[in-house]
Amino acid sequence: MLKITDLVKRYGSGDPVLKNLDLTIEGESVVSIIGSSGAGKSTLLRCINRLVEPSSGSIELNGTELTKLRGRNLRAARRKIGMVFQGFNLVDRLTVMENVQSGRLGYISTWAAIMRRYPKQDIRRAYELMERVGIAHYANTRADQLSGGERQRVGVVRALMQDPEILLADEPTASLDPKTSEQIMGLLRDLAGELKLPVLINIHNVTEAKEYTDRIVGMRYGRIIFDDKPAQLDQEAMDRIYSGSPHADRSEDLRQAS
Ligand SMILES: Nc1ncnc2c1ncn2[C@@H]1O[C@H](COP(=O)(O)OP(=O)(O)OP(=O)(O)O)[C@@H](O)[C@H]1O
Repeated sequence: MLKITDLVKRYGSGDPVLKNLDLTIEGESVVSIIGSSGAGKSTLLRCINRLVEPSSGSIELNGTELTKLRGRNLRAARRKIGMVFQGFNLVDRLTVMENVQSGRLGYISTWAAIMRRYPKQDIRRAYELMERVGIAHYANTRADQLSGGERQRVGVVRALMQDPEILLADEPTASLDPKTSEQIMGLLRDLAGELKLPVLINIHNVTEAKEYTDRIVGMRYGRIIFDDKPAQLDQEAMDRIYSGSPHADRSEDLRQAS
């Protein structure tokens, strides 16, 4: 379970871009985060894996408080958080198998990684996952020979090789054509069910969020202003999520404070 409580993030001395967020995600649910550009969606995801330092508040993953971790403990906790990126973040000149095995870095010795001496069970697991997502025949192909959809499948398998307790996806389909994009969303949804894994997806495509996720969280200027089943996301909710300006929200904050 991911439990975020009273999370605040402020970059420098500016206004907070995350304002006292509370969010709990249980079990194998697939949750999308939607909202205008600048609402704070990426910042929220990056606070969870600590690519961004939260200013205050708590983020617990299955009982481990992530915000307090340092050094080795932080690295160990990060391995439990799989991340899928918009730009795939593959090493182009490495093969699919090598990219996939980089999800095991931290689990195996640096020497074994450099020598590409992957443990047998890691190779077996990689093939299982690659078969599952349809890229096993590319195991020895360089990553830059693959299409966008295939590259994103490699990104998904690499994240799953970490044996994660949660999967975070930051606009995973934004670089893909509509059909491929739907395939990747379907895959994330199916894998969440098969692996009993919660998945949190930052996404701009509301139609895909409605079709492929169980729950939609709508953010506006650092706050969660909608959190419900896709069927509840009507026009009125969409207007609330996508209207307004940071200036209007700031005036509202000042009114509440006075
Ligand atoms: N490293 C940073 N330093 C300063 N401000 C930042 C930084 N990263 C993000 N911001 C600001 O934080 C706010 C939230 O940005 P964030 O990228 O989280 O929004 P978003 O909802 O993911 O937007 P988009 O959909 O465009 O990716 C924005 O006002 C942005 O300018």
